Amino acid sequence: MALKLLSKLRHQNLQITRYRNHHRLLAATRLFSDRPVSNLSTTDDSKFIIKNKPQTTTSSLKQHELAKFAAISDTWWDSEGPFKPLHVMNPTRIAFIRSTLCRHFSKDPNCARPFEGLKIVDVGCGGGILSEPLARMGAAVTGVDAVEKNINVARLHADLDPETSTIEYCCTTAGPSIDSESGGGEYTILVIEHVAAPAEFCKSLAALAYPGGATVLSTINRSMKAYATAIVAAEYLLHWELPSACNLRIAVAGGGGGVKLPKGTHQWSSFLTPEELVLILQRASINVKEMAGFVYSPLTGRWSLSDDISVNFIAFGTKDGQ
Ligand SMILES: C[S@@+](CC[C@H](N)C(=O)[O-])C[C@H]1O[C@@H](n2cnc3c(N)ncnc32)[C@H](O)[C@@H]1O
Repeated sequence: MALKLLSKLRHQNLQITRYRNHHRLLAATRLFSDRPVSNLSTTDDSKFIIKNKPQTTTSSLKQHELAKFAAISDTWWDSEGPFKPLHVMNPTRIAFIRSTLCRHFSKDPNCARPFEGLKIVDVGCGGGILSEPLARMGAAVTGVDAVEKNINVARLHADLDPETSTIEYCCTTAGPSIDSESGGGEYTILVIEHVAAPAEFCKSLAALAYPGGATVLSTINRSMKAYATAIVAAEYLLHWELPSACNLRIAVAGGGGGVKLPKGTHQWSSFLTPEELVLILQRASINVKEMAGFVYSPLTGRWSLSDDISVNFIAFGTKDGQ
């Protein structure tokens, strides 16, 4: 299945990079032209205007799921708590983001602050687990989340360190509530970590992106393997608990901090196959150019990037029109 998709995507001129390890990641072949750094601006005229209330009518908002995130919002930064899988997975997804964005924007991936000059919007930022390292890498980060409690936690935590206190956090969604003063979110990169109502959600994201701008999206495959690990193992055998958007990470990581997962938490129908994600993004004028899977090794307790996209996967795309 994965092989069939790989050849299909390759046929479409997409790059599926084999990420066996970081060295290989950084040395991955570049198939697509990069956007010159000089095209980016660090001036304030591209600053986002964020309205403070989430658009509750947006179908990408799943109220019951948001309630779960709100209920455990004070545990975002407990590295042994319910969000342990995200903490453990963070270095791996950052490796993908660093590698793809540095290639795209002609940045040096080996320097301490490779994202200097880039503006990143982290949509569905939660407590800021991803926003903070992006800020430390030099990006001007705006984190948005539909749950106010998450934003409060993220703000408090970011303020503990001068390097992350620069992050702007706003309670809103990926819809029209994020506007730009300078023509539709120019200079912005969008990084998200879940897809709820994918088609509409991706359309909103694409509306924020500018031609040639980068989008990184991570989600869960609607595969039998994902079904087995997330639903059967996590819910029925191990009884782990976590909001469904995080489910696979818990299941594969083999430990979620001792919390329980009620049966029926996972929404099989909201998982996405890589083909579907590529098509949805294509319809939203975003071309997927690289894709990688996340795999967990029970031996090392670590995640790594892989060409196995059968469970968790991450995609990098650019908007048409550059
Ligand atoms: C799995 S968590 C990921 C958190 C963060 N990106 C990370 O990886 O650490 C998903 C987050 O998305 C938020 N969320 C879900 N749907 C959203 C939407 N339509 N707009 C904004 N935030 C949303 C939830 O409140 C939750 O905090």
